[in-house]
Formats: sequence, C-alpha cells, structure tokens
Amino acid sequence: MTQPARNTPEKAAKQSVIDIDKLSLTFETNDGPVHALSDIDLKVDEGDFVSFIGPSGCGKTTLLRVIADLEQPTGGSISVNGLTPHEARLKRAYGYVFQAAALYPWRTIENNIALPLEIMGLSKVEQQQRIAKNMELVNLAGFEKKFPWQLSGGMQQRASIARALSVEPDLLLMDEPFGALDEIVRDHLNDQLHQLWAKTNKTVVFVTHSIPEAVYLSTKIVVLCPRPGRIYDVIESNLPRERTLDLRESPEFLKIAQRVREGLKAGHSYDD
Ligand SMILES: Nc1ncnc2c1ncn2[C@@H]1O[C@H](COP(=O)(O)OP(=O)(O)OP(=O)(O)O)[C@@H](O)[C@H]1O
Repeated sequence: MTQPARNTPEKAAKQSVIDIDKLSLTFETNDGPVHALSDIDLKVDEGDFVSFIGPSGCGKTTLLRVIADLEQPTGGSISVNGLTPHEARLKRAYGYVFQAAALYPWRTIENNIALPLEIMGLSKVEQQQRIAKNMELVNLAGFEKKFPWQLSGGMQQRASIARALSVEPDLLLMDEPFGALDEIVRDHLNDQLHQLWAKTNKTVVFVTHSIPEAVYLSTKIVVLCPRPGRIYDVIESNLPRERTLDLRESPEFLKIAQRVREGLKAGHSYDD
C-alpha cells in the first residue's frame, strides 16, 4: 500500500506568523470617529521582512500596535503565531523597537539590555550570555559599560535592537527605528539590519517613510493609504536575498521603488 505523502519540513508550506483578516480599527474621539484602519487583509510568513509604507496618518503605527496588542481592533480578526495578540504578548512572541531608542539614561547599555531579562527571571549568567551574544550581533561589543548618552544616535538605536532581540523573539516589530538618523548612518544601519535578518532568519515587520529603505530591506512591501487607513498595494519583492547597498542602482530595485512611489502618489492628499 502506498503511504500518504509526508509533509516534510522542505515540503511544508511556510507558516503564517501573522494572519490579519478584514481588520478595522476606529478611534472614538471628541471630534467624532477616526477610521484609522479599514478592511485590512494581510499574511506575514515565517522569515518575511515586511515593510509598511504610506503617508502620515495612514495607520502604519496603529497596525503595528495592533499586532503587538497595544491597540484593540474594532472589527475583523488577527492572529500572531496562531494566538491572539494578547496571548502572543504574554508568551513574549515579539520584540518591539520604537522610533526613539528609549534607553534608561541611568543604566549602562548592558543594564538596559538586562532589564527585560531580569523581568523574565533569567539567572545572571544567562543574562550575561544573552547580552554578549546580542551586543555582538548589532556590532556593539565593547560598549557594554557605556551609558546611552555616551553613544551616538545610531549606536543607541542598535542597543535598543539588541534589547529587543535579547528576549529571543522570532518576530521583530520595528516602528521607524532609523527615522531620526542622518542618511549615511541610516544606510549603514539598513545594511546591518539586513545582515542580521539574513543571519537569524527572524520575521520582521518594519514601519518606514523611506522608499529606498523599504525596497532594500523587504521581501514584501505593504503600501497603505489614509482616510480610512487601508492597504493600497502589496509588492512581493523579487530581489535576491543576499543584498548589498549597491543593489539600489539596479533596474530591478528601481522598478520596485517606482511601483511603491506610484502607490504613495495615488493615496496621497496634498490638502494636508
Ligand atoms: N489613540 C488615538 N486616538 C485617536 N486617534 C488616533 C490615536 N492613535 C492614532 N490616531 C489616529 O489614527 C490615524 C492613524 O495614525 P497612525 O499613527 O497609525 O498613522 P501613521 O501612518 O503611523 O502616521 P505617521 O507616519 O505620522 O507616524 C491618524 O489619523 C491618527 O491621528
């Protein structure tokens, strides 16, 4: 008798890390309802690097915050690793990186990274191992004893990425982490983040206003438009997984960038 085909890891379909179905979120305000998100359908697969890009107010941060259980949708459904966002948060399924590095100024870099590990109840030895490993990953080894104010903005942001990684999440949520940095530093951090993603195979959801950043980093680019915040276009990137910054001059890169730009233009109101 023939055996039914086994679903070997190679054959198994990629698992959805995030599954969003007809999701909406309306904020009730004194000035009336604000439809921040409407009819959002999106799947994020394991190992994807997904960017949300769109004009100010189109709901990028709100969508990221819904995934992180920091906002509650008013309609539709969402699962993170097959769980509700709340359950996923309790299981520490993700690390969250904010636009500002948000490091405690009175704690050294290693003590900032140790904070979530202390809360998790890890032993001092385990904490030290994770600090060393993640400082290395973001190229900050040697700066453990410095205070945040002794580091440049880019280094502080790398420290906050190390802190998010130290809880060992498979999913990293990043809200415009490099938005406040100058272009050269940003290029450098894009390159480092790309290498880190390629090395660790994490799933990343990344909010940005920058077309080159979105195209360089992503396997999938989600273009949002405002009022109400909704998805205008989803672009699956055909760029190779191995990337260096000079890829930005290639015709393939420019073609994707052009499609993103068209999406942004279509959804943009210049009355704002
Ligand atoms: N807590 C809140 N209460 C009321 N309205 C809110 C709240 N948070 C966000 N909004 C509104 O929801 C809409 C989406 O906001 P959101 O911050 O998600 O947009 P964004 O695309 O991330 O913008 P930006 O690029 O400027 O960061 C905006 O109109 C915003 O004013």
